[in-house]
Amino acid sequence: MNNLSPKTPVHDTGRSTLAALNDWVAQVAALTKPDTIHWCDGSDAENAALIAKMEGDGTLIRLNEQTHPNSWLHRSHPDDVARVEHLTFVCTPRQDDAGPNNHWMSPAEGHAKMDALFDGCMKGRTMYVIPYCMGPIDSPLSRCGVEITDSPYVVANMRIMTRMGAPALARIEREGSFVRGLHSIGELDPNRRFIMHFPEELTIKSFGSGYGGNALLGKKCHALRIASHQARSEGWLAEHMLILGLENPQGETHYIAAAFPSACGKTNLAMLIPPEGYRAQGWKVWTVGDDICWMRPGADGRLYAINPEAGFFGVAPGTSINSNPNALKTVAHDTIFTNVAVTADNQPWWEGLGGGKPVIDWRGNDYDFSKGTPAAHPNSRFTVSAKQCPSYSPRAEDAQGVPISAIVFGGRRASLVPLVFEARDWTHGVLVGAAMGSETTAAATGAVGVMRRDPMAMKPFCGYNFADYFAHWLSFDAAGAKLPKIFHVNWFRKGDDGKFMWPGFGDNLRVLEWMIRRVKGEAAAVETPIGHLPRPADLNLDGIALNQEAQDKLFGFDHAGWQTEFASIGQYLEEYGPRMPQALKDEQQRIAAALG
Ligand SMILES: O=C(O)CSc1cccnc1C(=O)O
Ligand SMILES: [Mn+2]
Repeated sequence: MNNLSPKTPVHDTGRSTLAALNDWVAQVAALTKPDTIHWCDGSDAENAALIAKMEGDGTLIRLNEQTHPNSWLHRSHPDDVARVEHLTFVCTPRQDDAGPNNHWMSPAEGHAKMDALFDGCMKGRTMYVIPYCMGPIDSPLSRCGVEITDSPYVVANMRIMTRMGAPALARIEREGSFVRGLHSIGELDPNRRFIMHFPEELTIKSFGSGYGGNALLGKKCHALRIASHQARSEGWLAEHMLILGLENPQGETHYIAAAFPSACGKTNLAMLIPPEGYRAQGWKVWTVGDDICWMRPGADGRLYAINPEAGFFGVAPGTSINSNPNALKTVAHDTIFTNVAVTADNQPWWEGLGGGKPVIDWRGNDYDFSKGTPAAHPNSRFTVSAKQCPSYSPRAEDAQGVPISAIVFGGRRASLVPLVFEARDWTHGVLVGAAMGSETTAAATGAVGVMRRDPMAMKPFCGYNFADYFAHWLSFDAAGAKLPKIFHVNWFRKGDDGKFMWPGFGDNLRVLEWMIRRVKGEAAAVETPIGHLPRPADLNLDGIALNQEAQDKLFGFDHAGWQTEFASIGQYLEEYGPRMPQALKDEQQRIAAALG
């Protein structure tokens, strides 16, 4: 069985990049045996032809042209509705380089397993070759890839989510390196489904899924798992973060990058509408990205960030005119909806939309309210160009990226964790990120509501050993660095009545405002062993009624609870053995000692 991936990234082969790309495509075709090969140019004409083909074979269903022009519904295989973490592998030569945070297979075994699955899999199908660029086409922070796939649905989504086609191919030719992604939906059989990453070969092989992060290889596979590994060797950071710009009434904009685990509100925060009082004063929130952030130090020592994606692949359920009006306006046209329900007049529908009534569920069956099951799949998605978002930042395409003033970690914690706290310094901030915990959601298969450690929200996406990843983060605290402050937020604290105590949504701006005033040295805070906490008076809470329990828990510090938490964090760091940076273990011990 011929092994398709080069032993070294293409730019080391001494051949011209396009020659190496053509060789690779020929090798893949020899293995997968497609009827035809189509090199994607990303043109409108090509997209129109693909859409027509998919409408014809039922892959896409046209939605109400009056209410949602040029928008489509795709129903995935019912067994193919989320990322499959248990079938996702990182294949590094040494298992310890992948770390306990990844499923590992040796590269030889991984290639052999995948190439056996790819053998002849494209017979009767078209093999699409998708050159793409992650990031603005002219940005030095961007990186290119080529995805080979037999799914026109993947082609249509990659055209929205990346800079795809001729400009990317031209950049690949100039740049001399690209990530190789090989994908086939196979038979959509869960028993023949694997997503394999070969970071040292800049290679991805994905078989058997047509869904989201398993199949749109530019997203999680390239922009996080491969890119995080590449970033470590090249001195930058590939993170699971939204990027937003907070503009104050004086017209000054500060950029914030925030890492929350899957389905914990990144899209909502990235598209936040300020509360009425703030809007009246001229506050604005600008959206740069809602899921992935590539950051590197600039000449001035600050971290500069780009959103490598050109679109949003957002969670539909819960998106409404109240929760995220910008998202709802964004998906009003030219959108691909996956696994949502539809109404009698063929509009997309999902739980939490706040209007309309589903008549056909995500499986394509008549919706039966009496069954109590959701009409739209909990992980149903919209794929849409970021440029359609009313709050899309005018600087989102800046080649040099935007300067980051604050990094925010957060997650779903019903107890213990206050609304917000600020890390003492960079090392403490890295520990805050490394120790992040969150209750699981529907964004990946498995149980929901279980609290698990999800460092920097990268647990499913870090392409190498977390201990080395934390060491890489620590390495940015170098001479001349003007590093962002690091904060932690928890929008999801619950009261004794089991209800959320913080209103969230647009009111989260009040917390962002305090953060930026802290960055500028203009806001007070109380120093505690876990970090600097605001008092209620340090935030603008006009118009918000917080009872005493809420004030105590959202702004308080549960000493005994944090003693237990830091003991747990110490145990977590020990799981990585001697590879865990001593500076991080020392920081955990410093705080544990301060907690007494
Ligand atoms: O990618 C998927 O298959 C769904 S999960 C997802 C989609 C968009 C952005 N983030 C995520 C995630 O799980 O973090
Ligand atoms: Mn994500």
